[in-house]
Amino acid sequence: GAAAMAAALARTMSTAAAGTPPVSLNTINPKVLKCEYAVRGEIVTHAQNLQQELQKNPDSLPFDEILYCNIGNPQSLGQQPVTYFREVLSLCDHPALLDKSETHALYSSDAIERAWQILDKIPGRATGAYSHSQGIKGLRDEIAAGIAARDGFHASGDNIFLTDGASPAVHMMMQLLIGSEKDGILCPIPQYPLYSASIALHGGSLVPYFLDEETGWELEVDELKKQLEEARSKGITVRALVAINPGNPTGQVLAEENQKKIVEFCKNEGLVLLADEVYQENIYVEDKQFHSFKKIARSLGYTDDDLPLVSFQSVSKGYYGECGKRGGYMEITGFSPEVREQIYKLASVNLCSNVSGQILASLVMNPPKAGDESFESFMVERDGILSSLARRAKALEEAFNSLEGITCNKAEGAMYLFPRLHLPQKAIGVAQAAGTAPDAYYAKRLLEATGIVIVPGSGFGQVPGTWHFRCTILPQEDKMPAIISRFKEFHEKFMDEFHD
Ligand SMILES: Cc1ncc(COP(=O)(O)O)c(CN[C@@H]2CONC2=O)c1O
Repeated sequence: GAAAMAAALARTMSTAAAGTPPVSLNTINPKVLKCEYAVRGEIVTHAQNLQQELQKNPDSLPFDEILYCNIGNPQSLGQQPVTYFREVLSLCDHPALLDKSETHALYSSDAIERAWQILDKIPGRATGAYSHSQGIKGLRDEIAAGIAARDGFHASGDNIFLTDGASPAVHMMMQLLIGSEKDGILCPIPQYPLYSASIALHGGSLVPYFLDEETGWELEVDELKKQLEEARSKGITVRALVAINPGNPTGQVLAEENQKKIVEFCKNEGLVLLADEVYQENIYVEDKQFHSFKKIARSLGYTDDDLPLVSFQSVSKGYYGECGKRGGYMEITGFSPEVREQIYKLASVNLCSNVSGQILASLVMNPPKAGDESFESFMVERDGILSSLARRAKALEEAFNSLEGITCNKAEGAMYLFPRLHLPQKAIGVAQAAGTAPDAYYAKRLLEATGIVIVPGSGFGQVPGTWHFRCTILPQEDKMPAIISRFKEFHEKFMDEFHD
């Protein structure tokens, strides 16, 4: 009413009198304005609005549900968590359960045993207390043992920093490495936009290196060299190189030879190698396997003194897909003690990561072994999920390649396909006249016709003049045929509407 109006007016007058403009886009940090994150960008917001419309009047749109294929969020699309992991987590969350006789009827004995082992690594078994800023030492040692078993090379718990997913670990490294826009970070194009967003937020420069779509998204070292020289000629000091393997959004698994060249390039150019390996358990092709960059570096004879290397892992992907639990780590090797101390200081500002995520990261890196009571059932769940992901990747890849105007590289790993759109000139013209990127225009039209949410390639970066989109391979298998037929119908109509 009038009183509220008067009070609001008085408040405005008082701030104006104080000379401080109210907070606005002109007053907030310009680095925040510059930052973008397309995985949950414009198209997704539009999809959420359509979803609300559907809830209000179900017959208002030419489809009855929104299918979110924009984000690698398996459990939001029906994937079930791994039983053993949840058994151990729930026991650690409520240790009193371990004193009840009924528990033995509900939980497997090896999960009970594992919960005791974990709780014994936590001072006072207090899973609700702040932990060490790098994470609980005993869990970090477990993770180091898992890394050593995976790679065949030593790993130390002192080099592990447990984080709330891999994202905050990436931000921490960008915060450490970037002091001004004169500091550059070599990033793959297409890239996962956490990197471009974090570099923007920290005021650095993204130095692109283009993955080669013709060779299945391999990266050529002379491309790295060319981009590095160009950056240096502009006065940029390149501090690090980001490698995402398996790749997001491109889904390739780097060939071992390619990885060796990347490690040698970083060694020779004095770059920190930032190895994003969150999809290390998502490999769908027989002719490729995951090699960590740590293993590649050590097998080339490089020790800590030769190469600063940071390896990122997460509980959000793989066959576990525990995105909401926020678990992960970075393994830091090859930094001087003084710099290590600065990284520790950064971690200490956030006190510690959440303890459930820490426990889950230690479980992911040390799952049940042959002979454990849960081993067989665990392997059935694990292999069931991974083989289903492989089938879905193949089905979508074949569907896209069957369409005129789309070519799609194989999804060797990760959780995405990144098809190339060969759009008619007319469609490109209409999109640009509407002020949107052609692939964003296509994605919007697809959403409005089918309810399917994809992310335009422009949200990941691409060779100028090429257009792509990213689609996850995550919708449950029983939904795949419907998605494919709805997509095909839309695409054929779209190509007819705009054929040159
Ligand atoms: C390559 C890569 N690195 C790091 C992350 C961060 O993961 P967490 O912080 O959960 O550990 C993701 C998440 N993938 C995003 C989220 O879903 N779809 C994507 O492209 C990713 O794809």
